[in-house]
Amino acid sequence: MLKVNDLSYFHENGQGISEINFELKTGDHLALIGESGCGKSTLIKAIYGLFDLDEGSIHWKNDRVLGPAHNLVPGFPSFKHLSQEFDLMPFTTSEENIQKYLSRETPQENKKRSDELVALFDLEDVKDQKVKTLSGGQKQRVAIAQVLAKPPGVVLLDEPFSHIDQFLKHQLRRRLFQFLKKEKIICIFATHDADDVLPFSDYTMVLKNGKPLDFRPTTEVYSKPKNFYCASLFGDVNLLDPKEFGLDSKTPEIIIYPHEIEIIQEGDFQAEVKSRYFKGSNYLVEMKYQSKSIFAISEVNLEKGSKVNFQFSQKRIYSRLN
Ligand SMILES: Nc1ncnc2c1ncn2[C@@H]1O[C@H](COP(=O)(O)OP(=O)(O)OP(=O)(O)O)[C@@H](O)[C@H]1O
Repeated sequence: MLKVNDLSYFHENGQGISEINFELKTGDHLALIGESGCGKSTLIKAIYGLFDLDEGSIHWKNDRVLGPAHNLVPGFPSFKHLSQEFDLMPFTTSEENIQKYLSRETPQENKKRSDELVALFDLEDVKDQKVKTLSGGQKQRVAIAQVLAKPPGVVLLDEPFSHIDQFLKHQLRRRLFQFLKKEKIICIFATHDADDVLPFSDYTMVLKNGKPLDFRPTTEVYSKPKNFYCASLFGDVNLLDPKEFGLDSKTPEIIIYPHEIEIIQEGDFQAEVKSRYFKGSNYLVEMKYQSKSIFAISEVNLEKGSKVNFQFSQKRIYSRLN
């Protein structure tokens, strides 16, 4: 069990994180999301034990995670940290880097483990290549393999796919999170991509100005967002006055995702198509309703300037009306 109690840490310039509380069980995945500079990397580094906390504590099983004032080697030994800089040894091969944290007493076992990770992260072609000659995406994959080679209790991944192209990313991400579940490793990862968060995290923490705005199961953070900022981290979103649309809601404003608005032949409200954005399987449509912009999803490419009708999918937004 990982327990973070009332953690605060401030850099010398006064920027930092505070009021951080959460617990994770073996194998849980937590996504940290929030605008740039909200404190995701600072929190990841603090949990890893790179800072002497101003307040609060971090406990892993029966141990307390302490900062550099208490340790010669930075970082808590049962944890691994993938930083945005990767921290690889440039003049040794990918394979040697992956084996860095493995015990040297069992070379066959080490080889078996690194072969498994080389295959998992598609590194066969570059395993004998020196790290300094690899591309950014290849280095990032070696760095992920390295932090997982000797299974940590907790792995802290700071934007783990930031250098990896779309072509590989989807498959790699599925493989990584399946592997972490199989090995029952707690994973805390910082990301800007909703596609990392929704399918792969059990819990989500939303940070703003160094403070948590939300920490709940990811399904709840998404389906009952605390506010517009939290919902916006998942993509385009509408903030509407429910009374204006005849919705019986206790809140003065309601958050509605574009896919919760149905564009139909005969509908309650009429709007004009302002813009549409091709998304592959559908279009994001920006409609003008009275003086407001409203975003909806359309299966077909609606003509700019055309009049459309829309209504709300009451079933989908029901949980937010109360
Ligand atoms: N070593 C440092 N010294 C002083 N200020 C710092 C340091 N590291 C981060 N900060 C500041 O702390 C705040 C949080 O930074 P942090 O890197 O944790 O944000 P982040 O959410 O990870 O951002 P991004 O998504 O851009 O990576 C920012 O205002 C940043 O400028």
